[in-house]
Amino acid sequence: MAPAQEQGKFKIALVQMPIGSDKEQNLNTAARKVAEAKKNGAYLVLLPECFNSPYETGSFDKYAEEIPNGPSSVAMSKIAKDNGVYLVGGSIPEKSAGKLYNSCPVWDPNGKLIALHRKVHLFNMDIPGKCTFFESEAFTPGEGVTIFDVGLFKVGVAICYDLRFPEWAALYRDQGVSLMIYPGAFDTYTGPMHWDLLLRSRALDNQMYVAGVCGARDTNASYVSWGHSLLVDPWGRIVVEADEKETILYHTIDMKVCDEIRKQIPVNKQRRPDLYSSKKI
Ligand SMILES: O=C(O)CCC(=O)C(=O)O
Repeated sequence: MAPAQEQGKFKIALVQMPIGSDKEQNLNTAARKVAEAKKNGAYLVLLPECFNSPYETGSFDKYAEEIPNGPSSVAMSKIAKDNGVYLVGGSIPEKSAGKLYNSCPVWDPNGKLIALHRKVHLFNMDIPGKCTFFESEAFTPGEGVTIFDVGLFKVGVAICYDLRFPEWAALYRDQGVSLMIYPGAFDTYTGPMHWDLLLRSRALDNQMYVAGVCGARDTNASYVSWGHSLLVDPWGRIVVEADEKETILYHTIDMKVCDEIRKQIPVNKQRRPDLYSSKKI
């Protein structure tokens, strides 16, 4: 009998870890959490956005490293291999050819780099007195979708603000993705209003599992994260959700759940792209 993951069923772990200014400590925390997730049966482990660095534009250059040769990549590759898991390395500030990117590397159970997503839609937002952040002061945007295979699942990766763009998630669905992963760091203003709504919307629009993975809240940080990592199933139901504290969430995802809704409510085959143009109105 083939292992469960080859039949389209395996356990994923969403690591909501504390993130501080000590890079080595952040990497050690990640190593400890992934080992714990493995012990609890996880086959695919997800880390949060910017898990090796404070989330602040003034720090990205200082923490940036090359992928896959920098120390954080070497550490992640070893963590994946030591535990025999797929590891989605949240994101780290990446330095490449004189530019910085907000990048998520993905490692297979042999510690090999199999995918790299560079955040495509940069988080530039100005809500006076509530939330102002200009990621483009530091980062250059990426240009493409990022997809890898785990068993029968095609898995997509995008990062945080990428979540606000339904057209972007639809491109992944059109490539056959059934699990979409968004490492994130929503703040405490937009988080309570939009985080679960956006994750649920992308899941239901595209009839796929959607995971959002954040760091634990640190009220002393310059940017205070909302936390609330969660996993939504292809029916739009939240199946596991954290509060703001450090934790690991687990769920066994099953391809049958995707197949079921796609067959029973076949919106993807019922689309009318012939009418979806403003020229037709
Ligand atoms: O869209 C938002 O409200 C927050 C986005 C964000 O925190 C990010 O892209 O890192």
